[in-house]
Amino acid sequence: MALNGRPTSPTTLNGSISHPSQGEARTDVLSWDSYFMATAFLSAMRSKDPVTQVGAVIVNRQKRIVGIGYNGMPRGCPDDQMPWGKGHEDPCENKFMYVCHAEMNAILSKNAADVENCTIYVALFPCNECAKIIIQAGVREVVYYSDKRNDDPATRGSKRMLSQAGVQFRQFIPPESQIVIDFHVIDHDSRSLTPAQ
Ligand SMILES: O=c1ccn([C@H]2C[C@H](O)[C@@H](COP(=O)(O)O)O2)c(=O)[nH]1
Ligand SMILES: [Zn+2]
Repeated sequence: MALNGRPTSPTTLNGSISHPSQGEARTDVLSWDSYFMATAFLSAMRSKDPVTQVGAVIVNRQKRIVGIGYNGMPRGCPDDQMPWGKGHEDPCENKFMYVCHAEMNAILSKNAADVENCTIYVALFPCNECAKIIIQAGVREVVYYSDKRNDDPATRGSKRMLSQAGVQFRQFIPPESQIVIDFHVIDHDSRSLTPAQ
């Protein structure tokens, strides 16, 4: 998985190769923000939307994930029988009529009593409809990665509502250029490795 971010080296999911001194705890672990944002991106990989895949993760004050979702068709509406395009003149033949947004799915999938005072991590700045749901659910903070639609009315309206409602929002700037899950490395038995040169 790669976040289209800025700086330096990839973070690789393997302790013994990148951290040869085995007597000490690793220190360069994923930050909480990277961890939750990467989880949102991983969730987005489940989306069937051919154009834009969005993931969202809701985290409570104890840093527990209490909801997760991605954009997709409503339950019981088969992906292969619903429209995924957006150029049809009949709105009922476009995906927008049907797709449930990642934020809504994350909130509705909550495994806690509520999401009051939680933080939502999202790949893309939430639209106005999602902002309404976020506000009404009591979410306190939005951490987003992409703001590429900042000129869209849906984004401008969203920011207006979130600001008025006192929901904080901040952009996630990734400290690593990539977060890589390398299954080949994971399957290596680290106990037999000598420290990397
Ligand atoms: O807040 C949002 C905004 C959009 N989405 C989803 C809805 C659609 O499936 C795509 C957007 O499709 P485009 O073709 O790129 O317009 O993203 C969301 O989940 N949350
Ligand atoms: Zn939305």
